Amino acid sequence: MLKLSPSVLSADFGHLAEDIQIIDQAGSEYIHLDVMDGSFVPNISFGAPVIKSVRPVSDKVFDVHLMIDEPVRFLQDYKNCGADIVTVHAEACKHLHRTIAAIKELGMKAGVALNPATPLSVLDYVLEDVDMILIMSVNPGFGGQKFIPSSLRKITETRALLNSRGLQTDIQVDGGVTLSNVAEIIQAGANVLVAGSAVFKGDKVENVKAFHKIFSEIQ
Ligand SMILES: O=C(CO)[C@H](O)[C@H](O)COP(=O)(O)O
Ligand SMILES: [Co+2]
Repeated sequence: MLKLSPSVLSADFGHLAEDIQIIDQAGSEYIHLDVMDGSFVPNISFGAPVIKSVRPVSDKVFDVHLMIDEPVRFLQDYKNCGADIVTVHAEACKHLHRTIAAIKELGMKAGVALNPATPLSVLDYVLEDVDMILIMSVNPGFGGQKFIPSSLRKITETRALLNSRGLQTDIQVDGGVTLSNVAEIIQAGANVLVAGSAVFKGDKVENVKAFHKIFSEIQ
């Protein structure tokens, strides 16, 4: 099933709760929350206290994308603030296997994100343990960037690898996803689509509806 995960990085932070309610009521399946530490990525966004404060306004899946060094140090905080899925970057973890296990021990779903230059092979020995693979289609740190074309081949290869092992793991794509390119991203094998500026710029409800219209034409 195809799922839309609007990234609140492009929301109005002064009205974050209202913006989340709007995309929830428009039918978004997930809410994507981008946590940035100013070290792993050259930007700082928000952390667990902000997520905790907006958790009561939506029952949707809170899909937390941690762009922070050594996220294993903070997993309990993300459990406590109500995260459902926690995605860590392979590049940010000294012990990726241990970090995935710790997320699952806390009762959350575990995602692993790969930067555009990171090969798929880093997932070889953890593939069976991961609930979601996040293919970054921009270099992480900022919203509103352009989709990197080589990401399409990476998505295709990720789906082929999963198929070859009999796995139906979710493939999430994040960065530069728009109404114009989402169909080919799905055709390549992605099923969880993050969109920040393409949802929050303009009419949020119409944008969510437009993504879902494309989804219904494909599935
Ligand atoms: O993880 C991210 C940036 O690091 C964001 O989720 C992503 O950039 C979404 O924004 P947009 O759809 O505007 O590219
Ligand atoms: Co993200």
